[in-house]
Amino acid sequence: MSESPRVGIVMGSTSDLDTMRAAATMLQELGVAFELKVVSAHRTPDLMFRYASEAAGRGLAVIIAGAGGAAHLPGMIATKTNLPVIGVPVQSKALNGLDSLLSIAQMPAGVPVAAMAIGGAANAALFAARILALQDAALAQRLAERVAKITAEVEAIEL
Ligand SMILES: Nc1c(C(=O)O)ncn1[C@@H]1O[C@H](COP(=O)(O)O)[C@@H](O)[C@H]1O
Repeated sequence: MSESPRVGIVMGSTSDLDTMRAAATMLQELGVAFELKVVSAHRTPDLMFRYASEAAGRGLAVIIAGAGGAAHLPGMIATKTNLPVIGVPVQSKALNGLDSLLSIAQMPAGVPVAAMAIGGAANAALFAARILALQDAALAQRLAERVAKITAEVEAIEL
């Protein structure tokens, strides 16, 4: 996208991409400019620190962070920026993502992260869009139209 990104989508590993792609697809559908990067609190702590510290200054408004297992990435990003951070627990092999979910949800008081469901990348994008829509009437309209379309589709079901 040529427009400067408003949402940063980051993930701990390229192995998270299958899950996190849903966030990118949703933001694309909604016409929200985003960027997609691999950043890890464990493997690239200096990059993580820099990414989070510089995010607001670069014009990002929301960060979506996906990680699996000991999913410290969303919480650690939230320590270095005051932007809203939305965490996506990526399903892990050993514990099916329960480890990821609890690592993201159980933040200490004072450092908030909005925890989505396991694999909830699309909802993370919708949540980010709702935050942006507070100051973007056209986006609010697109979100409302999306909801109206889904409602009409469900109401039209005849069994
Ligand atoms: N949880 C984290 C962090 C982090 O929290 O900083 N960095 C990588 N990872 C996770 O390790 C899992 C396995 O990664 P590999 O597939 O690369 O071994 C991934 O789900 C990733 O999010």
